[in-house]
Amino acid sequence: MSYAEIHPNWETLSDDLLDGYSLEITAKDVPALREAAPMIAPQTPIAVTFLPGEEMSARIAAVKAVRELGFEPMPHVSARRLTSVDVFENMIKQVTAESGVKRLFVIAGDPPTPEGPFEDSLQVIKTGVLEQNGIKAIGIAGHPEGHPNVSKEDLWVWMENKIAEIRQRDMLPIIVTQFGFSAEPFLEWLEEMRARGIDSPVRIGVPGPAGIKRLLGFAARCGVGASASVMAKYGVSLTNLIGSAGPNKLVGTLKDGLDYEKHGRVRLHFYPFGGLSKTVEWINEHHG
Ligand SMILES: NC(=O)C1=CN([C@@H]2O[C@H](COP(=O)(O)OP(=O)(O)OC[C@H]3O[C@@H](n4cnc5c(N)ncnc54)[C@H](O)[C@@H]3O)[C@@H](O)[C@H]2O)C=CC1
Ligand SMILES: Nc1nc(=O)c2c([nH]1)NC[C@@H]1CN(c3ccc(C(=O)N[C@@H](CCC(=O)O)C(=O)O)cc3)CN21
Repeated sequence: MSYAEIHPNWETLSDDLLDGYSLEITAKDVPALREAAPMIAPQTPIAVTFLPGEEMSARIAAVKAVRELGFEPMPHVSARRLTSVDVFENMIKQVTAESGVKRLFVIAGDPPTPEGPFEDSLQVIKTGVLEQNGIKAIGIAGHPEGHPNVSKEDLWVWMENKIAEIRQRDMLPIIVTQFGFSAEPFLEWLEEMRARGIDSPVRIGVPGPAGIKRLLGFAARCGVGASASVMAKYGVSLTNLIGSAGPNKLVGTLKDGLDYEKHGRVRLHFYPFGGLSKTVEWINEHHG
């Protein structure tokens, strides 16, 4: 199995950073996805979040809808939110059998105390359940701005250990980062990653166009830097929170700063924050 087989765009170096983008939806976004589907390229990878307050059946139905609409589903699994091994196994069995899921994104998740047997992503990967059910690629989190509970050095070690475990199980690792508003931390982090010899493909997390208050709310909730100077560069003044903002400047700066030799294989992952149609319209407007 090669990256080319799971996504044709990884192996070809493209001038267009928007080529081969991926999206993220929540279980509640299925009606929005149906509406936006004609505007989205077939086979686009679409992640389905694993948030509190969602029923497992709703997540699984969303995964099915992604497949039926002609896209590549990438369900999230939040290790710390899994209440039992059975819940996890049943989910994986169902999404692979019903929706031909080949990729999964495994994340620790925000609960300070695990709600079940899994404390971190590595434990989920180590169960063997993923490859046994035909999963071919595993997404893991990238933290370009660090993590409130884990040191920078530990984050690299965790990343290296997860990648080694995924490869040992004959699956392909893909790194999907937390969203950010500032290009520089992404570029520096990518450079450090490649200097450490981590060559896995990376998806940089980019916010879709959304209301400014909403963006700041998500930033606060997810521990993402949104200082006045960062937001000014993004195109937002904190003295006027009315209106919305898109990632025009961020994507422009990333495009100018990215260098294949230095940063390796990079694509974008869009977080629409409830505004799927707006995000896809923005992508189509800016896609060369
Ligand atoms: N849902 C999403 O899209 C995203 C979520 N995140 C956050 O990133 C965090 C780290 O996830 P991974 O990189 O998958 O970690 P991981 O599963 O590789 O774990 C790395 C280390 O961090 C510790 N850890 C992880 N989450 C913790 C928490 N909430 N509280 C205390 N210790 C924690 C683990 O016990 C382990 O020692 C998650 O907690 C998640 O909330 C980050 C990016 C995107
Ligand atoms: N640390 C961390 N935790 C997360 O949960 C998280 C991140 N980072 N990074 C980004 C993703 C994206 N996330 C989300 C979460 C909620 C919606 C959302 O659309 N929520 C709806 C419904 C809320 C509800 O009714 O429960 C909303 O209208 O806000 C979207 C993306 C959560 N994510």
